[in-house]
Amino acid sequence: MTGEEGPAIEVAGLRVAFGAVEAVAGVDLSVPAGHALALLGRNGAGKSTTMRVLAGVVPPADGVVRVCGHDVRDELLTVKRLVGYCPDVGGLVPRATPWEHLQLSARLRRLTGWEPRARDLLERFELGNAAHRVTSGFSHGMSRRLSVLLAALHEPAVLLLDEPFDGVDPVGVEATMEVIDDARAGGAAVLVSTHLRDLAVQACGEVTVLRGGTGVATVPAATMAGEEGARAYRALLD
Ligand SMILES: Nc1ncnc2c1ncn2[C@@H]1O[C@H](COP(=O)(O)OP(=O)(O)OP(=O)(O)O)[C@@H](O)[C@H]1O
Repeated sequence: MTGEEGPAIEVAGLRVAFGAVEAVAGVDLSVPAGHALALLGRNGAGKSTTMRVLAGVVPPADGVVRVCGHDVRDELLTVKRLVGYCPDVGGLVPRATPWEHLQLSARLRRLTGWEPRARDLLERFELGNAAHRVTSGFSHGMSRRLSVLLAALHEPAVLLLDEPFDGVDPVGVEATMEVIDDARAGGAAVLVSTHLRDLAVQACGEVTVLRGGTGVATVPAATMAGEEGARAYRALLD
C-alpha cells in the first residue's frame, strides 16, 4: 500500500503531557498492515490521546510515532493523508449534511471517482435517507456512524477509530465491523479504542490495555473474550 517496510503503526515510548497532567507516559504499539489492534483501558487511561497523536492532531512530547514509516513530527501532512481518523467526539460541522462532509473530505484529499463508494457507505450505514440533512439534528449514534464512514472514505492505509461503537445500534455495529474487515483485507492497519470489550475482541486480533497512560499488556484478543476475558481484563485494571 505504501511501499514502506515495518509496521504501519509504530509507537515507541510515547509521552504526552497537558500541563501537569501526563496523559500518556510511555506507550508502545506496533500494528502491521492488514491487522487490527484494540486499545482498552479505563476512562483517562490515554487511549484518545494516543489516537490523536497518530492522527496528527496532538504533538508527541517524546517517543517515536510513525505511520507507514513516516514520522509524525517530520512528515505531518503525509501522516494526515495516510490516516483515516474517527475522533471520539466532535469532528462534524453542524450546519453541513453528510454529503457535504463527504464532498469536503474528497476535495481536501483530491479524490476522484469517490461518489459510488460514498453512496455505498451511506447505504451500508443506513444514512442514505439522511444524506442531505444537516448533522445538527443527528442522534448520537447517527453522528458516530457518519464519523466512521468519513474516516473510511478514502480507504486509508491506517484507520483510527476512537469509540466507533459508542451508542451505535446493531446495524451500525455491523457496518463498522465490515469497514474494519474491508480495511484489513485491503492491507490497512486498524486501531480501535473502545470500552466494549466483546466488540474489541470481534474486531481485532490483538488488544493493548492502557493504565494511567502506560501500556500494561498486549495480548491476543481471544484472551479477552467472555467471562474469563472479563476477569483477565479486570485484573489488568487494578
Ligand atoms: N486537552 C487536554 N487538556 C488537559 N488534559 C487532557 C486533555 N486531553 C486529555 N487530557 C487528560 O489526559 C488523560 C488521558 O485522557 P484520554 O482522553 O486520552 O483518555 P481515554 O483513555 O481516551 O479516556 P476515555 O475512556 O474516558 O475516553 C486524562 O487525565 C485527561 O483528563
